[in-house]
Amino acid sequence: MYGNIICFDPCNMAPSSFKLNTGASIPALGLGTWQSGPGEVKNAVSYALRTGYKLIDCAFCYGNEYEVGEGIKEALNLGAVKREDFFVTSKMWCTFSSRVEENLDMSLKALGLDYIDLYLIHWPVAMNPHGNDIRFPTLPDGSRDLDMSWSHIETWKQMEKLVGTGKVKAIGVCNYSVRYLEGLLPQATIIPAVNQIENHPYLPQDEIVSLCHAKNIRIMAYSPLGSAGSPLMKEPTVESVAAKYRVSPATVVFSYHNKRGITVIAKSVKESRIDQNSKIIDLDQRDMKALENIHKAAGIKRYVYPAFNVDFGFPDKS
Ligand SMILES: NC(=O)C1=CN([C@@H]2O[C@H](COP(=O)(O)OP(=O)(O)OC[C@H]3O[C@@H](n4cnc5c(N)ncnc54)[C@H](OP(=O)(O)O)[C@@H]3O)[C@@H](O)[C@H]2O)C=CC1
Ligand SMILES: O=C[C@H](O)[C@@H](O)[C@@H](O)[C@H](O)C(=O)O
Repeated sequence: MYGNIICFDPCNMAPSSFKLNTGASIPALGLGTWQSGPGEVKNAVSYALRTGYKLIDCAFCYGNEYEVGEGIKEALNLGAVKREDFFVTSKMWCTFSSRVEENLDMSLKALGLDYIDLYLIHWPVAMNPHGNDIRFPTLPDGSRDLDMSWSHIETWKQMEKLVGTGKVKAIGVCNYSVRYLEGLLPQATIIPAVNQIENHPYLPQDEIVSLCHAKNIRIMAYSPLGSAGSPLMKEPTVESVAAKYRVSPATVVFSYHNKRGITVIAKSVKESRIDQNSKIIDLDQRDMKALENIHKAAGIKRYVYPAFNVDFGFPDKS
């Protein structure tokens, strides 16, 4: 039901990786880097890799890939890890929708890598490539300067061309609703390996999750703690399951995703939290049911919805 699970830690029945439709493995848990500030993110990445994290999630738009790359370099130079033993994700930003390979090359250079394991379309909308800012061009009224004449399908065609270059191992999308994915799939030669979306007990998004599982597209859950301020850490059901297992609420949330066959990425720049966030346990069906019911009482909550002023087709926003 939740796709192929391929790797188990013998002391813990929770899988530590999942299979992609390319045949490669993706780690079940990773470190996010959005809003990880200068002077913090190098150590966060290096520390995470040195302490066993196998996945780092990056993006051109985060403006910190050079420092993320310094963290990767530090862990490699210390001999703590080998490049082939960890997985790096980066994302093509909207101002580069018509210049995908150029944006990939910028990320590779900043990160100091010669390939990325998974390259994603960040949002399925184009912004003016010649606007007043390289990342967030605006119109005189302050709204985002979009290029609505450019289709995300054209962007995907450029993504497909990257696969033969050796610079990416797999390609995928982010923030695709059922409507957008159903628009893309009939036009695609390569099925996206991943759809990275906001996902947590307040926003299970079962509709798009089920479609992706049916099409063998792996879901990556972003903002699993509810993004800045981590509201899921204080959710009463999450707290009570955490107390039962004597683990952090973060572990409960990540384990909920793990049970759903979903890779999860959480951001922290604090070593103690990076440690705390590295654990996943095998939840039983009763706990899963309780976690699955949270949104029914609390209501749907989406924390990340940038001001593109575009209907991306998500039921809670359409
Ligand atoms: N494709 C996309 O459009 C998107 C992708 N992402 C990716 O997903 C990653 C994770 O999502 P993100 O939005 O950052 O939010 P998260 O849900 O990971 O929450 C991050 C926040 O929680 C805090 N935090 C982390 N661990 C703990 C803990 N154990 N206890 C208490 N607080 C904690 C962090 O603070 P501190 O650092 O101070 O510990 C930070 O404020 C991003 O960093 C990014 O890589 C995110 C959003 C959109
Ligand atoms: O990946 C994280 C988010 O999608 C982030 O990249 C966007 O929210 C961006 O800051 C924006 O304002 O459009």
